[in-house]
Amino acid sequence: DSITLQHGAHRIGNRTDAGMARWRSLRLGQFIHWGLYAIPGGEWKGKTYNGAAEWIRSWKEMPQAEYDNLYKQFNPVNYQPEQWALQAKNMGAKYMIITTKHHDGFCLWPSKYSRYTVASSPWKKDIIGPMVDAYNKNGIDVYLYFSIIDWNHPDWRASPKTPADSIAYGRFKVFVKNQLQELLTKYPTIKGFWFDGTWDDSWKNDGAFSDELEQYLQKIHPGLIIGSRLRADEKGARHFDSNGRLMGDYEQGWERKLPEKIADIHGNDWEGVMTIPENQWGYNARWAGHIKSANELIEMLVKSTSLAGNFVINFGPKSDGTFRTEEVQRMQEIGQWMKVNGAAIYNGGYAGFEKQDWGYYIRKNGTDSVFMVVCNVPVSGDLRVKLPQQTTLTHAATLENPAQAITPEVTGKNEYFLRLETKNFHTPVVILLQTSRNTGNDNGRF
Ligand SMILES: C[C@@H]1N[C@@H](c2cn(-c3ccccc3)nn2)[C@H](O)[C@@H]1O
Repeated sequence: DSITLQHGAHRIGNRTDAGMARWRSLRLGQFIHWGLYAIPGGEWKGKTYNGAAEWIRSWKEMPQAEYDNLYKQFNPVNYQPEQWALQAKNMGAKYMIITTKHHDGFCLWPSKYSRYTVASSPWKKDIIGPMVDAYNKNGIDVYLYFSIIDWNHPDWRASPKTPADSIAYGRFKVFVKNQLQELLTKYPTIKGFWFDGTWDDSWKNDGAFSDELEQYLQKIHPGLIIGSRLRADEKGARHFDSNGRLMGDYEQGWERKLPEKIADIHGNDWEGVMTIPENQWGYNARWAGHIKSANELIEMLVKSTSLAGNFVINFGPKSDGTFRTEEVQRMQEIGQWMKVNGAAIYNGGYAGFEKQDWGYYIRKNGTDSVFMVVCNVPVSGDLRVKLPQQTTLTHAATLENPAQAITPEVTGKNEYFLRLETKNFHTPVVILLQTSRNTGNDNGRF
């Protein structure tokens, strides 16, 4: 039995409005982490920072005053938002999330509530506006990343200790509200906010404020899509309130990790965000460790779609406004795959079929079309398909061009083997299954 909460979830179950249905259909997003941290790029005075590049200000080898003065060097002379947007479109991304302000507090838009913005840099001009326009022009929705943590703001507190702290933090909350209102006013076409930096006591212990803030933002811009990382309830619970109910429009906890099986998502909309290296969001000159291949990222996208979630791949542009080669390569390779197989991703969702070793099923939402995305071709070449009761297979073909029709072999009740002509694939191959749910003659007829 649940307890009474003033600032817990105000809705049970997923949003059913058109805006959320659109979000749910997009499936592939591009995350961009860009800011002053791209200038050091994970290194400082010949030393390499082992943490995430966008956290370099917190490194003991980085004098904070020196970091805070990097804004005097921000001048991305090669920044071309139209190029960025075209590149994202060619990758097949349908939405983009841009860091307006990361934990360091530097604003990529000329905020009137702070001097720590692009307006004070050699670049002077607004970065965000041209980016929103370029992406929207290319049919890509834009979401604004906003960090509540603001290491630069004198009134920010991780956990207020004294009455003076609480007064300062009270001023900070007004500042946050003003900046968010400003962002909604300046960029009215954005579809939502992607909040971060909400794990500190100051935020966790003020569920009322996060609730009021969300309602304030929804009043200005009805339909805004905001994930579960914003809110805390009055008991300090985050993402899920003290009754276990999701607070927010989708579960926003999948950062550098993905759910394994459908039970892990508890029927909630969700989104996974992923770095190409192990853990670097902002530009890091020296990528170390494992760098994910396009195939790995494609499989994560397919897995996310098969579990009814969105998948967002992160990129960290350099301080001059260009992208590193490896990131350009990933966007191109993923785009080539999406050009042929995007139909299996966009509007894709959970198929409800028993998972097989060769890969993932994805159901085109609301239809009897089910895609098989084959990531592991069995040595036998036999792709086992087991359909639920009352479901028969009426047709199968690959998504290649020209499509390769497949004649399944019936191996049992609602069970088939599908075979591909060749076994040497270098990217996941997609087969479209037309199924029909029938009543009665369940003879596994093909
Ligand atoms: C989306 C990602 N979230 C930010 C982050 C994650 N974390 C973090 C903080 C505590 C534990 C684990 C992760 N700190 N900052 C990263 O800097 C990036 O912006």
